[in-house]
Amino acid sequence: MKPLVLVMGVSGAGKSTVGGLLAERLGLPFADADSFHPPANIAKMRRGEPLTDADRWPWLDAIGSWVDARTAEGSGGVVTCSALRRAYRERLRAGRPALRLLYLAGEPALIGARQAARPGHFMPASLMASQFATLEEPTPEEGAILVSVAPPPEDVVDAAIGRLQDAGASSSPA
Ligand SMILES: Nc1ncnc2c1ncn2[C@@H]1O[C@H](COP(=O)(O)OP(=O)(O)OP(=O)(O)O)[C@@H](O)[C@H]1O
Ligand SMILES: O=C(O)[C@H](O)[C@@H](O)[C@H](O)[C@H](O)CO
Repeated sequence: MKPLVLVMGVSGAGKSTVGGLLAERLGLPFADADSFHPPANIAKMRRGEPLTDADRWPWLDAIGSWVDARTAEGSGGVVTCSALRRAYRERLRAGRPALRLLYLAGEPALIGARQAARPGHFMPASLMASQFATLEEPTPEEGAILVSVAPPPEDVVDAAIGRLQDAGASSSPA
């Protein structure tokens, strides 16, 4: 079965960069969470206002529908989503047991600097404090694969592919 991967982490963690490269390397369809936001959410973030749970639920469900479509066609896929809170991850994973979680982890100073230096994105640097305040890092029982985003993107992708292969091997029937 082709892998289905949800790439999560705060704004600026590298979800689009690493997720896109990962999809390319594995030959899988790719979707970026930003493309599922309704215009009202984008406008809100642009104004520097954090999204609420109510803003996020329909967005999470749209991402889940993308996963369902890829599951139905058996294509596998890579999709990004900040998925900051455990409840969001539970919503995304409910009824989707094949969806694996890849958590892009990094220090606030490193990710904040990258996020602030990124040109032409609607997400203001002023929202980074709320991103980290909202983040509930995946706990061990969530079974997420954690990779550090400190190395260059290609190296992060190498690490992710290695870990996904290990996880696949250990969960396949004996
Ligand atoms: N491993 C890395 N090393 C150096 N720079 C990186 C790395 N990963 C991403 N970047 C850079 O950091 C910035 C943020 O990356 P990216 O846009 O992929 O983050 P994101 O998690 O998708 O953010 P958002 O959720 O706000 O869309 C970009 O300018 C990107 O080029
Ligand atoms: O969950 C959230 O707080 C937000 O949706 C953000 O994380 C953005 O979607 C995005 O990552 C910025 O580009």
